[in-house]
Amino acid sequence: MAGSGDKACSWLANPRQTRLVLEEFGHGAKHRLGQNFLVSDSVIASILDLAELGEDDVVFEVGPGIGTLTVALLPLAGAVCSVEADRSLEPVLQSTCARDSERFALLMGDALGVGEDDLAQAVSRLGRPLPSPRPTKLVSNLPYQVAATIILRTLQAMPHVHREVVMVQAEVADRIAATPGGRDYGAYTAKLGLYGTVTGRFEVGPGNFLPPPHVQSAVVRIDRRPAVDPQTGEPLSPGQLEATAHVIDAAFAQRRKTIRNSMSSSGFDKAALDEAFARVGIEPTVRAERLSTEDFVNLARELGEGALA
Ligand SMILES: C[S@@+](CC[C@H](N)C(=O)[O-])C[C@H]1O[C@@H](n2cnc3c(N)ncnc32)[C@H](O)[C@@H]1O
Repeated sequence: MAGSGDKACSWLANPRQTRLVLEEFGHGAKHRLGQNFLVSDSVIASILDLAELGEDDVVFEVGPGIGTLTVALLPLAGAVCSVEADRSLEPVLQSTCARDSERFALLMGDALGVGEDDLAQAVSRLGRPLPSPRPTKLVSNLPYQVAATIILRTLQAMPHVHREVVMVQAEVADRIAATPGGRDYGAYTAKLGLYGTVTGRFEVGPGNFLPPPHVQSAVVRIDRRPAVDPQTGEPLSPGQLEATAHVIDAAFAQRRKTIRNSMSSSGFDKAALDEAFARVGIEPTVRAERLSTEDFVNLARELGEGALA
């Protein structure tokens, strides 16, 4: 098991070292940036177990903080490209992660503004012998404010990322893992289902962070499993993915309404909808929360051009 045995995965993952580093650099945790630093080495060991990193992996890490998870990722991956929004953490990261600088690329800025090309360029500059400088895995203790967006956007915009192992607020984990008809199921879950599936999860209590957050957390693993058209078995094209996402948004736009009413309020033609519902066997009176990602793929296909109202 990765991280088991006597040796710590991360020398920073304990309250004493974290306090020492924060004091040395005069850094106070910033609540607005979700700065709750991990102080549990066993949590890091479990994250590494789920990530299953190898020398060919390029890890995309959002929000390295003081480098607690980063120092554990560096020896196991070919390269780690971390994006940190808080510029005052740059000297801290240079100090804590510079020890393995051959594998460490750091970009300072908002991860929401960073694309696959930016990460690949930063990794290329390291000059490491890698099959590709493009990120293969997202492994992060995510800032909770942007966690849900980063998870979906990375799957949408970074096609080489085939696994995500991410710490999120337990509520977000519930939305990610929800199934049709469940309380937490919504447009977000249905859209995520176009790209991947949950293959692991464990819970993490507030005591594993400094300062402790007011919420429960969970680590989830999502493996890329692109949606296919159930009729042809073929993966969806970018146009089909866009059309299906549009149908999902319209179906959930007014989630207390029937799918027919919600979609027609969003501009879909009622007659075209009724034809499509009949062809794929969806009751027009059902609510969107009862339908699976596959149902939405079928519906978008049958609506064809009309799906993009
Ligand atoms: C929950 S802390 C995790 C820190 C560290 N990875 C750990 O496990 O201890 C989240 C980190 O994300 C950073 N952050 C917040 N918003 C960000 C954004 N939009 N882009 C990049 N980093 C961000 C914060 O400054 C903070 O360092």
